[in-house]
Amino acid sequence: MKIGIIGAGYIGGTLTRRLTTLGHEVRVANSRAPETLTELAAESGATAVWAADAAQDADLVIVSIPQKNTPDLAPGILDGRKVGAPVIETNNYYPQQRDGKIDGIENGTPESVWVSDQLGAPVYKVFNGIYWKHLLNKGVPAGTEGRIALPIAGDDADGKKIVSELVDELGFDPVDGGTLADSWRHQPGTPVYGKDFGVDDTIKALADATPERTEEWRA
Ligand SMILES: NC(=O)C1=CN([C@@H]2O[C@H](COP(=O)(O)OP(=O)(O)OC[C@H]3O[C@@H](n4cnc5c(N)ncnc54)[C@H](OP(=O)(O)O)[C@@H]3O)[C@@H](O)[C@H]2O)C=CC1
Ligand SMILES: O=C(O)[C@@H]1CCC=N1
Repeated sequence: MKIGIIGAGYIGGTLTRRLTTLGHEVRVANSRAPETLTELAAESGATAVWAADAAQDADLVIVSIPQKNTPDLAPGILDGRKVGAPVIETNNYYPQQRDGKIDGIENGTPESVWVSDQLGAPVYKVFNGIYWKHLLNKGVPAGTEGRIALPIAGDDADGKKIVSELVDELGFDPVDGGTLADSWRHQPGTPVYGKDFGVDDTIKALADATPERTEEWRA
């Protein structure tokens, strides 16, 4: 697939490396000029581009930047993707450590619904709860004992199928995390977040989640 990645840090950089290794054609961008990504491009075989060009002609786009920076992305930044190309976002709201106060989220909007509103496009929430080193190193073939499961929330069945297949290809069991409105069930502070559970425990943890945002996850 042609994959555009906006954000080239721990998660965007890891996905760039993993997806090029799997044979995908990756265009990757950060907030600066493509020359700042020369090393990542040389190492992975990805093409470094301006963020405005990352989604061009893509079969799938990934947005992986600090939550607070989402409104900085240019309007229409995803418009060049192919019709039906799903948009994954991996962001988490870290009010105390990084993002400051985002009123909509504090008032109860699920983090990914807020991101979707900023981007003006539907998104799929996945990869937000796995530590980048585990995303880099812990993928294993389907059927392997102890395979980590990753919940995927999003509204469209066709897009979710594409995202699920990619998660499987990366070495993780995809678990249906419901619609984007349900995506709070795998936000920071929920039972599944950061746990590296398998399928059964992931399904149970999603069901056990409660919507209150605890003090630790408020500004
Ligand atoms: N680290 C982890 O293990 C995990 C992180 N996450 C979440 O995923 C997201 C990314 O995390 P992580 O990779 O750790 O973050 P990093 O801080 O490592 O990287 C952030 C990346 O986003 C880029 N960026 C920032 N603003 C913009 C912008 N306006 N346009 C284009 N690119 C931009 C940065 O570019 P530049 O260098 O130019 O500033 C940088 O490449 C966060 O929301 C985080 O909470 C989710 C799961 C695990
Ligand atoms: O979203 C984050 O930045 C954190 C770091 C480890 C997992 N998630």
